[in-house]
Formats: sequence, C-alpha cells, structure tokens
Amino acid sequence: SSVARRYPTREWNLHSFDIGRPLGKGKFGRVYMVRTKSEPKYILALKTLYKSEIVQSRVEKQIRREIEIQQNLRHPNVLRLYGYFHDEKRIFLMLEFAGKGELYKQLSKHGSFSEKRSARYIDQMADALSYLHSKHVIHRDIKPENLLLGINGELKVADFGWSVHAPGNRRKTMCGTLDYLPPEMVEQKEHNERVDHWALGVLTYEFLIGNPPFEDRDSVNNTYRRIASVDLRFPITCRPTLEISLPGYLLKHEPQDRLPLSEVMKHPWIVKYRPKGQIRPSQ
Ligand SMILES: CC(C)NC(=O)[C@H]1CCC[C@H]1Nc1nc(Nc2ccc(C(=O)N(C)C3CCN(C)CC3)cc2)ncc1C(F)(F)F
Repeated sequence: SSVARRYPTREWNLHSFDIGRPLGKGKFGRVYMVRTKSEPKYILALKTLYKSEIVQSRVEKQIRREIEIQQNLRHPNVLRLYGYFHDEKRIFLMLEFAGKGELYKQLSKHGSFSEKRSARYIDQMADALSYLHSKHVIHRDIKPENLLLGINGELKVADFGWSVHAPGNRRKTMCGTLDYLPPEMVEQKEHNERVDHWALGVLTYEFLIGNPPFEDRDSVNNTYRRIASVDLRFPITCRPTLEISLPGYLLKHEPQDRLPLSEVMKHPWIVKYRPKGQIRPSQ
C-alpha cells in the first residue's frame, strides 16, 4: 500500500529491545517478553526460531508462509505479527504480547470451562475464523494449545504454522494430536476451510467436557476410526441442554453439512452468553 512506501518498516534488531522474562518455550526456541527501547515503548513477545532446527525439520516453507500470512492479518481475536528480523543463527518474530497467557493451561487447571466462558470463547473463535476465511486463509490447527488470552481475557488465535490459502492439500506429515483432525484429513482427501468448522466443534466439546470427543488415549488407530465414523458420544452426566447441541451441528462428516460460522454466531447458546451491549459485525 502507499503507506508502506512512505513509511518503510524501520530496521529492527536485538538491540532495539530490552529483553524481559522468558514466557516459555515455543516449537523452535524460546519466547521472551520484550520492550522497545525507543519511544513509544511497546511491550511485545519475541519468538526465537533457530535456523538450524528449521532446516533440520525442513519447515522453512511453512515458516515463510506463517510469516507472510500472519503479517497481513488484523483482527482483535488474531494474534498480531508486527515484523521479523534475523541474525546468522536465529529468526526473531515480533509478536503481540498476550497478557493472560496460554489458554490450554487454564483448561488443564480448571478441567473444563463453564457454559458462559465456553460460549464466549467459541463466539470469538467463530468471529476470528470468519475473518480468516474471508481472506481465504484456513488455520488447520485450531486446538487449545494454539490459543492465547489477552489482558482482558479475550481470545487470540496464534500459531499459523499450518495455515494455508484455501483450498489446501497437506503433504507434510502431521505431528501432534490427531484429536482435532476432520474425516477428510484423516482420509487424506482434498480439504477446504470447513476443516476449521470441524475443529471448532471439537473445541466446543473439549471446553465443556474437558476432553476432545473422539479421543482414545490407548490407540491412535481407534481415534482415527472414531473420527471417520463421527462416533460422537456425550457423557451421561452432561447437562442435556442447548450447550451440547452446537458440537452436533459442527461435527458432520460432510464438510458442506457443517454449520456456517454466521449461524454459529446466531446460535441461541452463543447469543445467550454474549456480553450485553456488545455489537457484532453484521454477518
Ligand atoms: C500460541 C503458541 C503455540 N504458544 C506460544 O507461543 C507460547 C510459547 C511460550 C509462550 C507462548 N507465547 C506467547 N505468550 C504470550 N504471553 C504469555 C505467555 C505465558 C504467560 C505465563 O503464563 N507465564 C509467563 C507464567 C507465569 C507464571 N509462571 C509460574 C509460569 C509461566 C503469560 C503471558 N504472548 C505471546 C506469545 C507468542 F505467541 F506471541 F509468542
């Protein structure tokens, strides 16, 4: 854009920052809380990626795509990537600092979330996903570990390492949990942005119940089978009210049968817990 031409991004380097406390370990290196030395003093999260590890895991293309995609995104529920720089050994991502940290830590601490908290997170997720899909970006890796919390507890979708421009056909082998994979990815078929609708259904279920719906801790193959057959079961103890119905509309085998995100945001359970007086961009 013309703005970029007039204000070229200034050269950033490690000396531009005061390094604060480590926030934890990312996939390819540590994450630090940092502050810019020059005014205005910004607090950021600086994510370190070791080039050697990126080359070894052959994910250079993925990292490049993650940077290119996330740098162009602007949404309150999507973690900002302000810029990046590198030295001979490392790449540094200048990311938005999420004041309340990692959502999965809250989930494991509480076991599961209340209806109100779950509904508010899912509402924000649906908003973020409809924004991403409007830019033809599929996240493809929605799960609690990839969600952060802003200073006011607002949800921030992060880690675009697996995101692609739709439609996608993943070639790399997946790592990490299978629990969030939809049938079409388990069956290695072509997939589209509806994979994120499926993952939203898994996320809703896990927030409310405390574990993902198709999990089988003992057998990966059985998890595959349960996903492919959409073997969805609700614990007898669960409250047979509205809140359980949302996963049922998203966890459909056929991608086109999954509830559109605009409908998720109008679902009675979501509307019921939306903060009063909160306006939503009209879908
Ligand atoms: C999505 C992705 C997969 N995940 C990540 O990248 C992880 C890897 C390591 C940290 C996190 N990355 C980020 N974390 C924050 N904020 C943050 C994190 C942790 C705490 C926290 O609870 N402690 C320090 C606690 C404080 C209390 N003590 C006891 C334990 C640690 C507080 C704030 N902002 C931005 C990022 C980002 F993403 F920009 F890098």
